[in-house]
Amino acid sequence: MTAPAIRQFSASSFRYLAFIALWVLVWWSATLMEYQPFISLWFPPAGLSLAAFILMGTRAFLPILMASLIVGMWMYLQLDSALPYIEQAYNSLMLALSHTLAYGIGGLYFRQTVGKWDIQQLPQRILYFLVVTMLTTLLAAWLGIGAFLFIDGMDWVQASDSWINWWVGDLAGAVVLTPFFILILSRLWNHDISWLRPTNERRASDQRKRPMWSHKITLMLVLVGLVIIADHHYEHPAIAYFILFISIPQMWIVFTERMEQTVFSLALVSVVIALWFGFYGVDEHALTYQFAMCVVAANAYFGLAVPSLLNQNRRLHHQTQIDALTHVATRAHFIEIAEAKLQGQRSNDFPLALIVFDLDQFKNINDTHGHLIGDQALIMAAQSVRTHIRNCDLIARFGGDEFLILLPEQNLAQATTTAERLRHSLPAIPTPKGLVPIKASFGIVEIQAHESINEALQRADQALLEAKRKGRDQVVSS
Ligand SMILES: Nc1nc2c(ncn2[C@@H]2O[C@H](COP(=O)(O)OP(=O)(O)OP(=O)(O)O)[C@@H](O)[C@H]2O)c(=O)[nH]1
Repeated sequence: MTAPAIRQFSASSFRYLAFIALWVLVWWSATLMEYQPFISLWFPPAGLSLAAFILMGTRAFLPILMASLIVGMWMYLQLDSALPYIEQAYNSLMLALSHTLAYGIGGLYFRQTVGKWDIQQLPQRILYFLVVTMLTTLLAAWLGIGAFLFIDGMDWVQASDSWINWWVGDLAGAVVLTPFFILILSRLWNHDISWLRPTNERRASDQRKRPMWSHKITLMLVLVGLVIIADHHYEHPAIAYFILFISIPQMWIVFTERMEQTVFSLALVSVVIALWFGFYGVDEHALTYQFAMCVVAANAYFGLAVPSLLNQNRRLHHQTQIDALTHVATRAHFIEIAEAKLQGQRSNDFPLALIVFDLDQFKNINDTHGHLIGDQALIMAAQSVRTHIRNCDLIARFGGDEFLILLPEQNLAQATTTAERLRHSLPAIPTPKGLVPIKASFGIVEIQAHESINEALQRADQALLEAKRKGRDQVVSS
């Protein structure tokens, strides 16, 4: 082995050992929150295993198998089991395999498929994550129960009693903690998680002050404390459902803080709920709390997608209204505005004029000087017209080298004067062969009371064709 290869080998061995230690530590920390003997210990590692498979791929298999094997043996040690060591090791291996296989299948499948998706599709990715996590944790529960049946650690009655609890416990852990562990592991080992991040995150929230963030977290924790204390004292089955109200401060965090804070607050609240459970030793409403945490977390993740969806929506809306090349209105936007103006003009009995103009011999400019200069001519012509019309007028690109202008409160004579002024003000475009004047032909109509915008457009187009027929570079009204 060469020196760099040895260095790389020892770096990755260290990484695996550190990961095994982290996994065992997470599992051990769950003993502080244990509210259902042994079963509830596996909910934090469920999130860690899924996160590791998603981030590290197949490389996570061995360390997770090793870590879950270690805790399996540890559980036997705690139980003071009379089973021979070899049997303890075999049974632990079966349990470790069931956990590793289930999270491996789910995590690797998610990793393989989500990487191929368009970065814009955050809501779909969230939905996909939730579905994959539900199925993965169901598989983990079934394989785990299967392993227990196989090693005679459970009978069929116990199995049919406990698979739902196992599933919901793992589901809560995986839904709430997987994004949290993905963040932690990606920081530790420099993994790219841009696919996880909502696009166009609000910059303002980056600069938000920390104190407000701690207020929001405190509010959530106080709410959790109040609900669990009330649940403990009154023991009414409805009280546990009040935990769902934490979704209000959680949504406050989602909409005002960064993604990291959302993920962190969910992890913190789920751990605090589990700690309170451990503290009071109550477990009759554990399922309610776990379901509630899944719902709150799913809500929060979808909430994360809302700002990027709004931005995307705004961008698309802008694209439908503003022509990308010339930055004047699009035809669709023009028609929309013109319809509204027409209504207004009719009720107030003011005139409304419409101009259609088309650049002359524009194809020649493209053919002689290239399309980039052609584009420049379109931009300059549009901008020149824009600076020579009133604020209440509207210019739009109809398509190609044809433009529309709406002139509220102008009759045919006034619009003709405006068009003549615009025709004379068209600029010349600089080219390597010198300045090339931009010329255009204009067709003008005054929209009649009985006319629709489309009918007026057709008349203006006829006037424009007439201007072209008459030799171009002129104004024809109809
Ligand atoms: N550079 C550039 N050219 C465009 C664009 N859209 C359309 N064109 C070109 O614009 C030209 C339009 O030509 P026409 O209006 O049919 O004819 P013309 O050469 O202007 O002649 P007349 O209109 O009869 O004076 C075509 O050659 C199109 O390829 C664009 O966005 N950029």
